[in-house]
Amino acid sequence: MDVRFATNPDDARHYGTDELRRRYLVQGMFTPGELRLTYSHQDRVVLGGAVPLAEPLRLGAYDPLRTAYFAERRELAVFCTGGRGTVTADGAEFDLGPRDLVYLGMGTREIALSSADPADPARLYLFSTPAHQAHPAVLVRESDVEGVELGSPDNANVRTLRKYVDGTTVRSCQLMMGYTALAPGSVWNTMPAHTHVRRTECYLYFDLGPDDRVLHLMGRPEESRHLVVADREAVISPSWSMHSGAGTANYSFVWAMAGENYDFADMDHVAMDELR
Ligand SMILES: O=C[C@H](O)[C@@H](O)CC(=O)C(=O)O
Ligand SMILES: [Zn+2]
Repeated sequence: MDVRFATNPDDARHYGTDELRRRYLVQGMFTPGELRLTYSHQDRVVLGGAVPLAEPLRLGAYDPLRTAYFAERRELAVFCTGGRGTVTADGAEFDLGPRDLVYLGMGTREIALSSADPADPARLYLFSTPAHQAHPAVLVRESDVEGVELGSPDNANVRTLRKYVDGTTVRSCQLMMGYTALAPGSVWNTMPAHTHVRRTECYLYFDLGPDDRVLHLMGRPEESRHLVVADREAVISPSWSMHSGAGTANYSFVWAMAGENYDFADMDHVAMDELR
């Protein structure tokens, strides 16, 4: 398990490219036959990828957590970014196609991840947050979720946002998660930008071509920094960091949050003349 300690904006403003990437960019999560996890001390979120081949991959016990099993004190969601797979949770099987998600509550002991076809394995994204109460497991298919249309062609930010776990239909302790897809010809996400000092948020970018990149904007709005992000790489946004970006083509991203409150709409919008 890759462990990243929390950072603060007074130090982060001095980071160069390598240090920014080492602290906030998560790469190499989707490696065939492996389950790779990153533990961030920003709101103690865990994010990771699993690409099961012929053998299922299982969540185990991890020393940074010091619990008997992964979800003993945590809740977890698994989002399928491609391929088809099955999440088995204490004997219950959840089949996931592309863009389907399963939420698993605190106390789920045995979690195994498998692919329907090892030749086209499932690329499963995992996001987990500390929990204090057990909520039931729920499978959410993309077709169950109503899309919210955002943006305009003139601003090159036409996109569809889907909230899978936000406390309305699926209840969680603090985990909120969904994904946003940019329309062809649109490249900007989350502009005008925002922060939400009450929550950490992670973006996993996917559906990028091999030569496409997203220039992800982070940092305090008045002192922005950027990360050049490739397909299936994630960015950890501490509570003080804005999170926005523009791609060399359209793309999708899974957003996931945890923190103080449980209100998707709680954002502090940044006026254009505050950005620097
Ligand atoms: O706090 C919420 C998140 O940053 C995202 O939901 C924003 C987003 O998907 C978008 O504007 O495209
Ligand atoms: Zn946000």
